[in-house]
Parts: sequence; C-alpha cells; structure tokens
Amino acid sequence: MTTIFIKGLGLIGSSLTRAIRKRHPTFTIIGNDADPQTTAYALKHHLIDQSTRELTAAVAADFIILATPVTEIINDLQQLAQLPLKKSVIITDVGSTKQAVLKAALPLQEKGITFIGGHPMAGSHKTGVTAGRADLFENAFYFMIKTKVPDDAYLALQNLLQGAHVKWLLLSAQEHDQLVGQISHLPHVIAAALVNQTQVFFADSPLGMRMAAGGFKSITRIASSDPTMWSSILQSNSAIIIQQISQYVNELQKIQKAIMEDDHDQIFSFFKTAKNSRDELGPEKVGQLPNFFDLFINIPDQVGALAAITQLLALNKINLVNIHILEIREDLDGVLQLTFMRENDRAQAVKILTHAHYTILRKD
Ligand SMILES: NC(=O)c1ccc[n+]([C@@H]2O[C@H](COP(=O)([O-])OP(=O)(O)OC[C@H]3O[C@@H](n4cnc5c(N)ncnc54)[C@H](O)[C@@H]3O)[C@@H](O)[C@H]2O)c1
Ligand SMILES: O=C(O)C(=O)C[C@]1(C(=O)O)C=C[C@@H](O)C=C1
Repeated sequence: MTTIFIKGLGLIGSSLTRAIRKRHPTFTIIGNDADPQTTAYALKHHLIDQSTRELTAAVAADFIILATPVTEIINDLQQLAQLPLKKSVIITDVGSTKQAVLKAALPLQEKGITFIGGHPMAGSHKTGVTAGRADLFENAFYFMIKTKVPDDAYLALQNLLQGAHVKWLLLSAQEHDQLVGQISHLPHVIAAALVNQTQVFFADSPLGMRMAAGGFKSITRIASSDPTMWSSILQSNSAIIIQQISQYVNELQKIQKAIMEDDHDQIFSFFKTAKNSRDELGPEKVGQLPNFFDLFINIPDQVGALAAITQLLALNKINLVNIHILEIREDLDGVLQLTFMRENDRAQAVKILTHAHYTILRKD
C-alpha cells in the first residue's frame, strides 16, 4: 500500500491530489491544512482519505508533498528532519523558489532522506481547494531540481504525478530561480506596482480604474494573486529579483528618455522589438491560463446575504469555484466576486440571480 502525505491543500496541492487520484486510485492520501474548511472540503470530495493536524503523520508516508507557501515549506523541511521518517520516503515540494528550499532540505539529505525540489509552472491568481483541478498542469513545464538522489527517485516521483500530464525539466536551483525570477516573479511585481501606481493616480477619482479595458486587465490579472504567497516568494528569491527589478527600471528609463527626446526611431524600435519576441511566443505557448469565469454582483450589507446567494446557487446545482467579497463598507452594499469553472454555469447563475433581483455588475 502506498501512502502520500500532503501538506497544503490549496490550488496547487489539491490539483496534485486530484491528478494522483486519477492515476493511482488505490493510494492512501493523508492531507494536512491549517484551514479546517479546506480539509473538510477535501474529505467530502474524496481528494484525501484522512485529514490530520500533525506533521508527525508523515512518518507513515512513502511520498511527502509540501504545497504551502515557501516560508512554511522551509519550516517543515526543518521539522521533518527531526522525525523518524521511512528510509525510502521521497519528499518533494511545489514552492516557487528553489535555492532557499534546497538549503532547508540539507539536514534531511545528510540523514540519507531523498528530497527532490519541484515546481509546476502553471497556476492561477485564484487560491484554495475549490479552485484546484486535475488538469491544471496539463502540458505545462514541471521543474525538478538536480540533486544527488538515486536515479529511480526521479522516476518514482514522475510516476506518482503521471496523471498531471506535465513536461518534466531538470535544472539546478540557481538556474531555476534566475529563470522564474524573470518570467514569473518580476511580472508579479510589475503588475502589483502598476495597480498601486494607478490607484494613487486616481486617488481623487476612484472610478477611474473601473474605466480600464482589456489592456490594463490583461497586464494586471496576476495582481489579484495571494499576498501571503507572493511575499514568501520574493523574500526567498531576493538577490535575484532585486537585480531583475533594476534591469527593468533601466528599460523603463530608456523609453522615458526616448519619449523626452521625441526620438521616433527609438520609440518605434522599443515596441517593434517587444512585438517580435512576444509574437514568437504565440498564444498556445503562453502557459496554462485556466478558464475561470467571474461574475461580480452587488451584495446587500445584511446578515445572511452571502448564505442566501450560495444557497440559491447550490439549490440550482451550480458549482462555485471561488467566492470573494471585494468591498464591503458599513451601510453600503458590497461587491461579491463569484467564480465558475464553466461559462454555462456562470450564464445560469446570471439568470437565477437576476430573477432573484440581484444586480449584476460585470462578467470577466
Ligand atoms: N498559485 C500558483 O500559481 C502557483 C504555481 C506553482 C507553485 N506555486 C506554489 O505552490 C504553493 C502553494 O500555492 P497555492 O497557489 O496552492 O496557494 P493556496 O493559497 O491556494 O494554498 C495554500 C494552502 O496551504 C495552506 N496553509 C498555509 N499555511 C499553512 C500551514 N502553516 N499549515 C498547513 N497548511 C497551511 C492554506 O490553508 C492553503 O490551503 C506555494 O509555495 C506557491 O509558491 C503556486
Ligand atoms: O497564471 C498565473 O496566475 C500565475 O501566476 C502562475 C505562475 C506564473 O506563471 O507566474 C505563478 C507562480 C508560479 O510559481 C508558477 C506559475
């Protein structure tokens, strides 16, 4: 009997358990998450077989998967080194930075325990167990970090995650952090900085940002990502990201200078060079953007208002992936973001909620 212990049943952890379940239905999955609602959901939907609040439950495992924010992964690797784990266990993580994680895994490796740093290059700005899906990683790259482990350990991990249908790529922790610093961490900093600067720009006319069309929304989608996760990522890849921010600021200064000098050729070449590179990437290679469908509605500032909406959707068998209150001020209505997996679910929800006299604000 193969036993998996997984800590962190959010977007990534629950997507992995879903993929493992598909390929290895007989494996026992023990789940650990700080949020009791998450473990309850995971049990109810058979994503895990047992839930536990204790890391010590990992001693029974053949595979341990750490899928919490990076700082927590680092913490757990240190704790795991103190436990009497199975000699044959394979430990892996999904954290978005790898040098700091590998450093924290050293005490385990010194004890002869196999640790393989991992990172699926797919995800979303959505979080939590309800946003997870078995096909989240399909055709995405999945980085594995080169370490001194028995060759068959890589194969065993790949076999475990076969149901995720990823493209495996082996690289060093340093190469990994440089690469994802540029193509993932820096873009998240830029998106958040742009939203913050826009917010300041419109400080006296708060409606300004709401006028934004496709351009602003495309470049800032990832500014909706989880602040806990992203603080953890930047703090564990600080030296690299500091350098990459400087190089980006240089690029902005170049275009600022060209505009100040009214240098048409420089301005044209700035956009032309970018267009050529971006066009080469092609939409099909841009990575996994899961098709989530958002609906924004007014929610009255009344006790039970949220429950009334979720009950209405549940009664009509409409599956919600995520629910998020965006604004709620005393005595004023708030904005509720409802996320659906399928466009049809959202269309049904619009019909039902309109019929129940809720105001639909927008669909994204
Ligand atoms: N979101 C992405 O796009 C993406 C992609 C690849 C890798 N990652 C990495 O995957 C990891 C998880 O990210 P996610 O997007 O699934 O986040 P998430 O917020 O959806 O899930 C994290 C889960 O961990 C739980 N958790 C947090 N602290 C905990 C603790 N101390 N003990 C037990 N459970 C705890 C949370 O309750 C939550 O269920 C992060 O390390 C992140 O860097 C994220
Ligand atoms: O699609 C998104 O929203 C993501 O941000 C996914 C994304 C990224 O592409 O930067 C985010 C963090 C990861 O570690 C890997 C993937």
